[in-house]
Amino acid sequence: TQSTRPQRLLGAVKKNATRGDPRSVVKAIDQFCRQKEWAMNVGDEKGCILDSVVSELNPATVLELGTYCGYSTVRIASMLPPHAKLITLEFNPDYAAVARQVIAWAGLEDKVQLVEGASGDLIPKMSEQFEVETFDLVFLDHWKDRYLPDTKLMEECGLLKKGSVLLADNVICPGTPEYLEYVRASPRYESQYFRSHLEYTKVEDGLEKSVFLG
Ligand SMILES: O=C(NCCCCc1cc2ccncc2s1)c1cc(-c2ccc(F)cc2)cc(O)c1O
Ligand SMILES: [Mg+2]
Repeated sequence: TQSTRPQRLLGAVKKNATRGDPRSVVKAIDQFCRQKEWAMNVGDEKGCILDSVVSELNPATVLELGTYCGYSTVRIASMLPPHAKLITLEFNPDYAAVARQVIAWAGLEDKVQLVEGASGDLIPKMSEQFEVETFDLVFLDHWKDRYLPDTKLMEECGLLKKGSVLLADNVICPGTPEYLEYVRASPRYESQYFRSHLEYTKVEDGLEKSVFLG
């Protein structure tokens, strides 16, 4: 049977990256996506912005919505302090299966908990099922029309505290207009747009960083 793009991406990681070396995994994926096949990873340009937000925040608890092949999972987890935890949600079981292997290849399985399911179902169960009170950082990279409802859900479930940071991918392309309008207009958030490009292209895209003010 034909392989899928995520499976081919995983093959490139196993072929070109060193086990236990997260930076080589990130490099191998970026090379595959530039030279062989485009894939919807946050990519190297926006990835540098993601890195700077993570290193500045030094989060102890991170929630990622949308794992895909685990590229941003590896980028974030490789920068976390020793006892920090990253929970990442993926809806598509085929993506999840590839992501688990990419995360393992990077040697980061102890820092990452990949949970399969829909964000709308899992977010209300976070505190009880995953023993987490609040998240210091949330990286939104899943269905673009779920960014706003899931943000409201996280507020309602008490998963955000004063200082929690929401970092949203693709706010221009494919675009998340309702989410942008909400976080930019709400007195409960301090928002900042980081202009960049859609991964591996010259198309404009960017990340929106929104600090929850409590
Ligand atoms: O759809 C994108 N990303 C979400 C995939 C949906 C996966 C989900 C995960 C999950 C977890 C929990 N609950 C529900 C869900 S749904 C996406 C698309 C493009 C793009 C841009 C230009 C194009 F021409 C074509 C694609 C670029 C990107 O960076 C993306 O992130
Ligand atoms: Mg994205």
